[in-house]
Amino acid sequence: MGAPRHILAIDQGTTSTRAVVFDALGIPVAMSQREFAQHYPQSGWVEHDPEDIWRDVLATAREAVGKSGIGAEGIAAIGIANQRETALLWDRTTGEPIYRAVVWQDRRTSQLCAKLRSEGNEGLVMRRTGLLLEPYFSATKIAWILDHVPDARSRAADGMLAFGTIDSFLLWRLTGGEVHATDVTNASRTSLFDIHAGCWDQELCDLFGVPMSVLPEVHDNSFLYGKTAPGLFDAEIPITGIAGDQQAALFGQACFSPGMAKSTYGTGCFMLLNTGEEPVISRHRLLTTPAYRLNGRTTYALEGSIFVAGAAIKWLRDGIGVISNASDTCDMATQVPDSHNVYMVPAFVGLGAPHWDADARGAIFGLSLDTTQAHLARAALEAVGYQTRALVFAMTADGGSSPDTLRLDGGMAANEWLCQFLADLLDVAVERPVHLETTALGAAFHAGLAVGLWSDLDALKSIWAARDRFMPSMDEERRSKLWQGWQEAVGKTLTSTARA
Ligand SMILES: Nc1ncnc2c1ncn2[C@@H]1O[C@H](COP(=O)(O)OP(=O)(O)O)[C@@H](O)[C@H]1O
Ligand SMILES: O=P(O)(O)OC[C@H](O)CO
Repeated sequence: MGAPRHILAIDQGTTSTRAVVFDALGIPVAMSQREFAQHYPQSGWVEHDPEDIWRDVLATAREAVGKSGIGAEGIAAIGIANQRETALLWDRTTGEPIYRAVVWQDRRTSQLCAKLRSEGNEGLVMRRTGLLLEPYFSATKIAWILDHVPDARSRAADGMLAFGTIDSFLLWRLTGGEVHATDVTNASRTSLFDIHAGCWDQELCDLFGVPMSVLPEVHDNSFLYGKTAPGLFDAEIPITGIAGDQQAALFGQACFSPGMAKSTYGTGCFMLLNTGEEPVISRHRLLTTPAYRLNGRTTYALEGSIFVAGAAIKWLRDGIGVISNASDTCDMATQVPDSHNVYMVPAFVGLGAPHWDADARGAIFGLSLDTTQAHLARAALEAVGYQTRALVFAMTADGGSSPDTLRLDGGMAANEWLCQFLADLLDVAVERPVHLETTALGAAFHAGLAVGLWSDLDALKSIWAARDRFMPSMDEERRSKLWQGWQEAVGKTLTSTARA
């Protein structure tokens, strides 16, 4: 048997876990996926059980390898992409989490963030981390766990606890507790990492009350992190790629040149624009974030983060039973000529970029007695378009020009109606790749680069191909009218804590 030429990618997302086996042409040859439970203990709180996540990662990974028919010895390396910012702490001896994972959408620390902002700390945080001082990021979530689990602070001081984003926790478990590490893209979303110096920052750790003793080592995205512990798979597999899922999607979309952008529509929506090797500081409340670091050299991105995209569709399905399947929304949106002036502002967990209003909550405007389920479904999809348009405006203002093409991916990108609406509303060409598992592919690319399956970015570029291209066909008058209605609706949901 020759050298192994497949990569196993794990994409641990907010609502589901996928494992995909890719061949050397970047073609997915086997896949397994599982949805897992979301816990909402209070309004604005979102938690995951880390044991659910670990169980699903192992099950999907084993299943995908099994389905591929090549066996663990045919896997050259593992790459991990993960929901970012979600924070957990575990005991270094037992490997057991001390509390559920506090999810990126969770807003329980919004008051603490408001207090830290009122004390004038946001400038420091923005300069060092490229982020705003927001409950979205990990630092205040870590502090909350340390403050609310009995003895956690003293155990952390004694070096007994480890913090990790989901990648780090999975790496710990996959290596049998041998490796406590993360990559630069995940580290950069904690609010504790200096994105210019490329290291944890003592001053920020002091500000947020996070002891440095709990933090993992930070490495390039493409790096030999460790090997799977004996017994997990039929062979020991090196883990050589890690990236936060949104950065992984940018990489999987082969957006390697400045000016290239992608937008991923999963639970939330995250648009990233490659800005090259110099970090661009936003003047419009976008985030500055490392896109990838290879051989010690960082490429940066501007990011617009929207907290609710597919989550609104999930709410229509699981929360109020308006639809049976997420994909129903495509036909429903087509059944009606417009949303009948219904606007849904899906601020279920506050609003992200560019408003950053952690206290806003969702609202539906324009309901009348002849509003139908189809109008609600259409309004939920349209809300994704409006929120994306706000990001494009902010990026254009920051970068000087809007991207002429936007590459789409994520679960919602399967929705044809949404793709066309995005092209119409943004007035840009929208492309969908041949394989929509772009996040997993990005993780696979990182892992494959480290083991020499692919030589360089040019080799990866030649793998990417568009399957569909949606061209704008809406007239400007209609576009402006729709946009005006949205702005009025958003204006009514913003609270006094929104950033003007
Ligand atoms: N055809 C579709 N139309 C609209 N929304 C969809 C469709 N398919 C999936 N979704 C939504 O996309 C989300 C799942 O996408 P995924 O990329 O798996 O998310 P995540 O990685 O955040 O778990 C769910 O919120 C689901 O409601
Ligand atoms: O799991 P997703 O695809 O919703 O992505 C979540 C993001 O990483 C949160 O920042």
